[in-house]
Amino acid sequence: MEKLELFEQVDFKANSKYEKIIEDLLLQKYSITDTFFEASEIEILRAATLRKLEEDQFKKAAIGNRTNEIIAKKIRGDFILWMDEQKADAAEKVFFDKINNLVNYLNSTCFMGILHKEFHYAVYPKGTFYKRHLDTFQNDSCRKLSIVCYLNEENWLTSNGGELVMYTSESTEKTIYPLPGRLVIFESQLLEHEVKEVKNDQRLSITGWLKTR
Ligand SMILES: O=C(O)CCC(=O)C(=O)O
Ligand SMILES: [Fe+2]
Repeated sequence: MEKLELFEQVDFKANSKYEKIIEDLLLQKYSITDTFFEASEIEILRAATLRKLEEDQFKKAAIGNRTNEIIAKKIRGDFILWMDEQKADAAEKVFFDKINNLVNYLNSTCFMGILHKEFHYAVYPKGTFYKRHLDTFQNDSCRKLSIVCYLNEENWLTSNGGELVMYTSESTEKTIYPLPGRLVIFESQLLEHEVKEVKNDQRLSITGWLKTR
């Protein structure tokens, strides 16, 4: 049998959406994709999230790592629910399929070495926020890339607040509105960011981390 060349890629197809993400990450440490998820996919995930919220499955988000949690409302006021890929329902399967595709692409084209991931739903009720922070402040140096996907309604108003602000350098910041279908991905160890106060309505999202070890 003939040996495979070391870097031979079988069935490799360049994906322009993923290539854009890689280029953005290299240039500016973050990337925004506006239609990563279809409106119909967001609709179903949103409905499922609201159902879980009604069933009281969410708990107050804490700071620190999973075993050493401190609830600090002055720092963050959101409620979260960790996702379990093994028990994913139909909507969550669609979510994880797309994320896994992206991860496989990153690993095979950029040798990112992503081995694990963790995702949770997040709800920010009116009046809540998440002060400026770095995601690795949560004692987790394995976090390589942070991912946020918004599950808000189609007609979400920018006046509702809840913007994600990325501090790209001492003097520049980038404001990102939490629009449905939008996927934001950024370097967990490098980019400080903040969720501004939600002024109206409640802000729904899925947040997660791609990890190296
Ligand atoms: O929801 C967002 O836009 C960002 C959330 C965040 O920074 C976090 O959960 O660490
Ligand atoms: Fe964060």
